[in-house]
Amino acid sequence: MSRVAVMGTGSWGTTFAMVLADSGAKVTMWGRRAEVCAEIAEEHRNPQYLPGLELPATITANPDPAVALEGADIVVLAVPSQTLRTNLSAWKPFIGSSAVTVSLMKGVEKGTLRRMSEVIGEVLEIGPERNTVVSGPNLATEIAARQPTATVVACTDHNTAELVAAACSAPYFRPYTNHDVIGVELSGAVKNVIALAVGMVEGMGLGDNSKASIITRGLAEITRLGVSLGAEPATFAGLAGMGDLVATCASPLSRNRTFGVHLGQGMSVDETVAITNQTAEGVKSAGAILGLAKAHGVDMPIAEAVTGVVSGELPLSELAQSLLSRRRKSEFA
Ligand SMILES: NC(=O)C1=CN([C@@H]2O[C@H](COP(=O)(O)OP(=O)(O)OC[C@H]3O[C@@H](n4cnc5c(N)ncnc54)[C@H](O)[C@@H]3O)[C@@H](O)[C@H]2O)C=CC1
Ligand SMILES: O=C(CO)COP(=O)(O)O
Repeated sequence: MSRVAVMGTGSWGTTFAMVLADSGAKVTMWGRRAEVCAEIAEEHRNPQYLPGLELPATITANPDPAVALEGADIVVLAVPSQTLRTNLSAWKPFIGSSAVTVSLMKGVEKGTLRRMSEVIGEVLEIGPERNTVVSGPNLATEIAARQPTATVVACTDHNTAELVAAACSAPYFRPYTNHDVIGVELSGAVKNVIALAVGMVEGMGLGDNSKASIITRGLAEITRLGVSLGAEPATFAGLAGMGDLVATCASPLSRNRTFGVHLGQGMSVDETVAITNQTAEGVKSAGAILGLAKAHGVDMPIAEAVTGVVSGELPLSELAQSLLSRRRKSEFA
């Protein structure tokens, strides 16, 4: 039986802990708020993030990272991307020398432009054979209701990917393995930016043709960036690529899409931040993703437009025109 530490008691960390427990793993969670840990450990619920959900009674939780990480073979990281480096540096002394890491996070670090698995490798000084990423069409609220879905466990080492896939194979949760860490991870981060754009389109009252155009050209952007960074094109047609893009851009449950809807309806970024109590990673990662694209000479007009709107440099009323007035080109150039 795997002994798993889940670091983060937000909506995905908690739901993934349930998946692991339903798969037979022994799970201890860490959360920064003692009262949330107590609710999980003693009342088997986390009402702020997942109202109505009854968690498996086997899940424990503790606000002390040393306790949560003690003896863990698998360490799952589920905090907001921009906080990972600081948190992980503090947790490093308590992480076992042979533990496998799992990143659930879908962001890119501001400043360094690093993917989350790169931050993990750097901070913990571990090789790629112990460093995995789980990403796919995984809206936490649906999975918390034990609705069926699939996902991707990515690692350059097949045995490690298999180990993590076995630990999170529940009756309603089917993991596939993939060795393309870059492609899987970038897909998850960039789709959040595309979902922001789709939300803006929705909020402005535009229809499905506009949304489908953004989703499809968004996938073209994600693929272009990924391939230029060494990812495999096939990954972007898979669950972590198209699968997650479709789920996130279509679903009112998506925090990124919802954030975009509010902007499209005329709210400012600050007003939208004030009413958003969960993590919309695309808002903070958009600029870093654009930075990555620029550093590699990759054209990403949708990411550029979203970054412009979020930073206040592009008026929302000019979003559509900024994309439609570009020079005509071949679809697959
Ligand atoms: N919720 C979802 O449906 C999915 C989320 N993800 C990704 O999982 C990651 C975590 O997201 P969620 O759990 O959904 O977020 P959330 O907003 O539901 O929860 C975030 C958690 O991190 C904690 N937190 C906030 N700031 C912190 C800090 N400075 N240090 C330590 N902890 C802090 C919060 O208290 C909360 O427990 C994100 O990268 C997200 O993109 C991936 C797939 C699905
Ligand atoms: O990553 C997700 C679904 O796979 C969740 O998307 P949001 O963070 O936009 O809610």
